[in-house]
Amino acid sequence: MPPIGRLHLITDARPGRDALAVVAAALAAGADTVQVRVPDDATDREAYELTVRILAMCRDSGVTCLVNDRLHVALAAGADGAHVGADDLPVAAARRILGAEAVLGATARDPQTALRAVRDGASYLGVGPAFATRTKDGLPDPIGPAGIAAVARAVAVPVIAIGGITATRVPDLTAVGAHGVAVVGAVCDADDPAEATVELLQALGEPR
Ligand SMILES: Cc1ncc(COP(=O)(O)OP(=O)(O)O)c(N)n1
Ligand SMILES: Cc1ncsc1CCOP(=O)(O)O
Ligand SMILES: [Mg+2]
Repeated sequence: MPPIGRLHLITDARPGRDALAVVAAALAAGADTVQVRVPDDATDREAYELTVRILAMCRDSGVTCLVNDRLHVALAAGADGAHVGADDLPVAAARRILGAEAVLGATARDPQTALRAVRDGASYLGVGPAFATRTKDGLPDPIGPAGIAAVARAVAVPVIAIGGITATRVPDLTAVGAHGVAVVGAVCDADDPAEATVELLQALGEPR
């Protein structure tokens, strides 16, 4: 199975964003996983074409490439795996579709959901929102480092904290057992996405 990195860059699904430029900068700066996340109203063709391009960039950098939600796009493009949450295919079904060797991420906010996801085949967990985020609407209240800690204590797979993550907040998350973090805004909203990536990696104790 491809490695589950510590700094997951999730592409920005908000309108008018240039995903490719940000991915290129983040890869050059050392991001070790990219998750392709497109707007819900993007067509499968759009999702596929973006994934193919980002996957090629990830391959050049030796970086794991995942697809959010759309498993058929992940398979068609030849990505390393996918990420599913509560509104997506169930984890067990996703694992059956992707096969044993693929990376499969699952969203969990509490230990019970986390344990079920691992039992059903998740290779890592995306846990959050750790903090308030401006990137996604309709989320429950942030669970904070304590909520991340509760999940990390319950499972043996890597926990990737998500939601409002900044470099300053990373140490509070790794200290309680997070393997890594997934970010949108910290890199995509930065004036200099490469510099923001470096700062996150340094906060993770992974300087380049
Ligand atoms: C690493 C990681 N963690 C959580 C999520 C959120 O997935 P989900 O709950 O399915 O929400 P959407 O991203 O599909 O809106 C994620 N994508 N990645
Ligand atoms: C997709 C998703 N799921 C929970 S928070 C989030 C968005 C995270 O974005 P940001 O890093 O900008 O808070
Ligand atoms: Mg989803």
